[in-house]
Amino acid sequence: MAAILSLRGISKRYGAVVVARDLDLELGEGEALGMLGPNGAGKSTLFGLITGTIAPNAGTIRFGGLDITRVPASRRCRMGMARSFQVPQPFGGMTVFENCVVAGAFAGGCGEREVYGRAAAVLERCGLTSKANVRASALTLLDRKRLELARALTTRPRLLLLDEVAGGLSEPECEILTALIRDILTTGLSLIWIEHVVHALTAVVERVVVLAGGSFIADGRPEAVLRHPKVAEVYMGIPADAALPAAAVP
Ligand SMILES: Nc1ncnc2c1ncn2[C@@H]1O[C@H](COP(=O)(O)OP(=O)(O)OP(=O)(O)O)[C@@H](O)[C@H]1O
Repeated sequence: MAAILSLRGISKRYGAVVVARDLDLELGEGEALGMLGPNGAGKSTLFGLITGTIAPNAGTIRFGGLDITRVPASRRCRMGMARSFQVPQPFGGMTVFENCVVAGAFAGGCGEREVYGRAAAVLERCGLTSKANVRASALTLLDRKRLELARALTTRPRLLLLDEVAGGLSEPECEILTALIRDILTTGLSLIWIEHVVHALTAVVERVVVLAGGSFIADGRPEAVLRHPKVAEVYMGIPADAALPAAAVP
């Protein structure tokens, strides 16, 4: 699998706080990767580093084979990288359709003629056609999450970065959203998805990495990663080398 994204030796610190410590990561074209990690582990910061809103202290980022370490965020988007934010921030006074048009035209660099059709097609795919003329501020949480996805998709990304899109949703809503993400992946898009709702993540991705203390402590198939002793230590405070008491072993 050819790599669409490659991080080499990426480091980032804020004063004494190290959020990325010499990170290496390779994402294959069309691969769906989940990212777990405790609060404050540096997951959102890593998205900022990948998309160019945050500059690394060291390291190299390659996208589609090109070194983009010093390429500004706006150009990275036009090169085919889009992200959603943990807290959806649509233009509340604009309609759903207008929000997508703005994303496609200004962030995605799409011409006026093409952008309307593209926005309409994305809204259809995201189940928002009937809400196209509704103001974004009037949407339910699920529809705001769908719009967050739709805005990213209207820029026509090759790599989509999702930051905790499932947070705050009920179980049936979560299922609707994961079905949508699975559908989007059939287009061949590559995905990195940060998520605390683990069952939503594992329903979609085939690989998971865990970020803690500025380093990746596990990387592999979801079921193996979730059983990894270091992951149990980070999430449940069980030391990786602890022997389970006999009574705890079924
Ligand atoms: N601009 C900044 N200045 C100083 N510290 C920052 C800055 N941005 C982030 N941090 C710190 O970096 C660490 C990582 O933050 P980040 O938001 O990337 O974590 P996260 O893994 O996404 O957390 P969560 O799961 O809670 O969203 C935190 O300790 C945070 O306080």
